[in-house]
Amino acid sequence: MRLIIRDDPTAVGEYIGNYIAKRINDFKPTPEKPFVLGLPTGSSPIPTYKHLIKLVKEGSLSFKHVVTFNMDEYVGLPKDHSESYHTFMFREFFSHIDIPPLQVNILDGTAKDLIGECNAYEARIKEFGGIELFLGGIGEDGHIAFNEPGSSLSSRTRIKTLAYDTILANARFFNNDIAAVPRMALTVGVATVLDSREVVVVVTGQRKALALSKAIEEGVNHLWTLSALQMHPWALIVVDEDATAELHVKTVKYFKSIERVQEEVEAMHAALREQGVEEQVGSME
Ligand SMILES: N[C@@H]1[C@@H](O)[C@H](O)[C@@H](COP(=O)(O)O)O[C@@H]1O
Repeated sequence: MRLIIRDDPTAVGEYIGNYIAKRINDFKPTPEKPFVLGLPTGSSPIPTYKHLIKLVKEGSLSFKHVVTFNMDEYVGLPKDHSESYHTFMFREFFSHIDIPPLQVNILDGTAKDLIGECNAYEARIKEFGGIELFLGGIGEDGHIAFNEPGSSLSSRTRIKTLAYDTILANARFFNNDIAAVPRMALTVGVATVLDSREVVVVVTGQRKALALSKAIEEGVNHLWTLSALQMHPWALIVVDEDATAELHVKTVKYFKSIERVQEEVEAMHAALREQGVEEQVGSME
């Protein structure tokens, strides 16, 4: 995996926004071959969404041929609830870009058959040939999507009971009323994320520092589900300085030094992809 460190959340958002824009533009998506993008909610990806919106408004990026799959949704919140992830995504992103709403996929936390909803979501991802790039965020306990500590690292889209820490952390969106935070969510699994061809994760703020160090300096562990990214051949974590607070100085120095050659590696990846040599692209990480 690679770790990119930027000064602050705005610079992180610009970096990831430009990165995703380049991926989409290089892919040259068409109606027959759309770019399939996985997306998260939370405050961390907001600067990225802001930057992507700016690129669309400037005309250097389009989502006309992009299909999206969101990571998760609360169980029991109607789509039009102010704190549903559905509302969040349209408010913060989709209603400001040129994506046709039919190309947006978000789990329905009010479905009568929640298990059927999860299975259909996995099937739909497969129908589109899998996810090209999954953008993710993490919780303070290192969860990716809503894959709370103890989640199976081979999990698929399913119903998940939220950890008490997550309920506490998310109470800020429910007027600090812990009782108002849903107890369950539908979430893509760790394996769903790992199946995507590329994973990019945004981690900002000191609150996430312990989770970041556990995920990249220690072993793969179901208690910090982000650590499963160590098994992915093409994973990138983009963080701000605050999020590095618990990392060893040598870890930070190492990743900063390898960033210098990143552009060359990128150019090499692009050339290999054009030749259709996908497998080798992965094993270069
Ligand atoms: N299910 C979401 C996660 O997908 C997200 O990564 C996390 C972080 O939120 P924030 O970026 O606001 O810290 O919030 C929720 O738990």
